[in-house]
Amino acid sequence: MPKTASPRPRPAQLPEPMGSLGELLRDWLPKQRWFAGKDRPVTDLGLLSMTELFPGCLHLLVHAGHGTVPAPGGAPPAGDCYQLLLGVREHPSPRLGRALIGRVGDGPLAGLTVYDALRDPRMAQLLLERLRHPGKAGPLRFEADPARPVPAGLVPRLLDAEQSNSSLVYGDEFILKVFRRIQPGVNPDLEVPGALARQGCGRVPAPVAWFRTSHPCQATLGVLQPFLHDATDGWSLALDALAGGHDFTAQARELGRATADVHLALAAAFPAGAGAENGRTAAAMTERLTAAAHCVPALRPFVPGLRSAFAALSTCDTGPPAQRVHGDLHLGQVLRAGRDWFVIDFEGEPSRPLSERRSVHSPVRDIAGMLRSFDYAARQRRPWRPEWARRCREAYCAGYAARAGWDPRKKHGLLRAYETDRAVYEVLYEARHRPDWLPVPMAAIERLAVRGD
Ligand SMILES: Nc1ncnc2c1ncn2[C@@H]1O[C@H](COP(=O)(O)OP(=O)(O)O)[C@@H](O)[C@H]1O
Ligand SMILES: O=P(O)(O)O[C@H]1O[C@H](CO)[C@@H](O[C@H]2O[C@H](CO)[C@@H](O)[C@H](O)[C@H]2O)[C@H](O)[C@H]1O
Repeated sequence: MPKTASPRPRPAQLPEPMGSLGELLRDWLPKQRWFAGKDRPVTDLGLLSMTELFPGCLHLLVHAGHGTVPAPGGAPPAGDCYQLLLGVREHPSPRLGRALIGRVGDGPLAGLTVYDALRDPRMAQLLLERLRHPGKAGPLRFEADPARPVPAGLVPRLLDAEQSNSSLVYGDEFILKVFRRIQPGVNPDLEVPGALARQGCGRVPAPVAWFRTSHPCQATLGVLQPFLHDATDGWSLALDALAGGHDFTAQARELGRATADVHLALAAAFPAGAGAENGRTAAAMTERLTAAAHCVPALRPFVPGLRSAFAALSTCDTGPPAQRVHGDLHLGQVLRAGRDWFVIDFEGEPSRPLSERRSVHSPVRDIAGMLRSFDYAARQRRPWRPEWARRCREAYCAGYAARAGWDPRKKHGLLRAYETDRAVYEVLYEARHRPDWLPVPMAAIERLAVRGD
């Protein structure tokens, strides 16, 4: 990047206008898989921080606003903060392909071409170098576990998975998750695997390096961890089993055991907190339902039936004690290597506030997430295979019970409420990210609202 065009980091409390770069990004952002605001137009885009990470690569935090009315006190309109790594070049190259964002017309980058730096192997290599050498770059801080050195020269590739973030695999040895939607605070996907590793839990890959920012708030930006190169995720395995007409109950049973192992390790690694009693949990679930129905009209006819699942929760026994949980457990979050299941992605449900994701919950929440996932898998093929999902469900709960010492199947009211809450979350998630998938959780909504099983 020419010296004259080098933008200075600009501290800003409020998002700053971004000129034509903002226009380009406003067009580009909603097309990204990880962009969470697809159901609402981006009304304004502002710069929160910009740091030159290394020559030709800018690190940006931007605010994507989704409202027209500024919040009280001069705060920006409602919206989200996203992390972007932009490559900057004088001349566009046809080799940029999908990475290209466009040519900036004004401001400090006028006349330069910007692109998604994570799609450029040279930039991805430099990013790993930055992580291998702890230190600061403006408000950004790079840190590493000295006990787990990362070798130089690993060849990067960007994962093209259905993801909420972006991940780079280096030499099939490490995987770097670059968080996209940034919230203030420590991301549980760094906090939890670190704590579980210290606990000696072998079911979760431990962080080896990470980076964070202190501006405009303290926040985790990315985590590097060992890549399980010989592993296959549970979602692919389940779909293969369905396609081949194979039984999946042995794997589901083992998965239930693995879930219980992780829950036991989480309970040991984090202090127990006072969980919400069922009445308060039911009220929170009902509130989420109301908010989701506001955004997704298809949910509205089912609201009364779904509310009854939450009302019934108030009369259930308390169930297992609240503890730290995974928070977004599904078949895509578990990897099988050899005969072992590993659990990844402790970020929790990305749309919930970080404070909520880092607080204690009933472990039934994770169990419900996985049970919903068997249903998702069974609905990927026609004819739908409800029996396959039912058998997996039984086996998973049996495996869980064998290790945890209590049986989720005996907590029918709790399970129904948590499954309903999860299906409501999924409706909102699909509406925002993959509208074509909406019928999958909607089928469960219909079942849970009408039949309640
Ligand atoms: N440690 C790992 N080893 C092997 N593959 C991994 C590992 N971590 C993540 N992956 C792969 O990357 C995908 C996305 O990772 P995940 O943490 O779920 O990201 P996101 O939060 O963006 O969805 C996973 O589905 C899995 O296939
Ligand atoms: O990106 P994450 O893995 O953190 O999780 C989000 O995206 C998931 C989809 O990629 C979504 O999961 C839903 O779809 C899965 C199939 O693609 C299915 O196995 C899950 O049961 C279903 O919830 C997840 O909800 C979301 O948080």
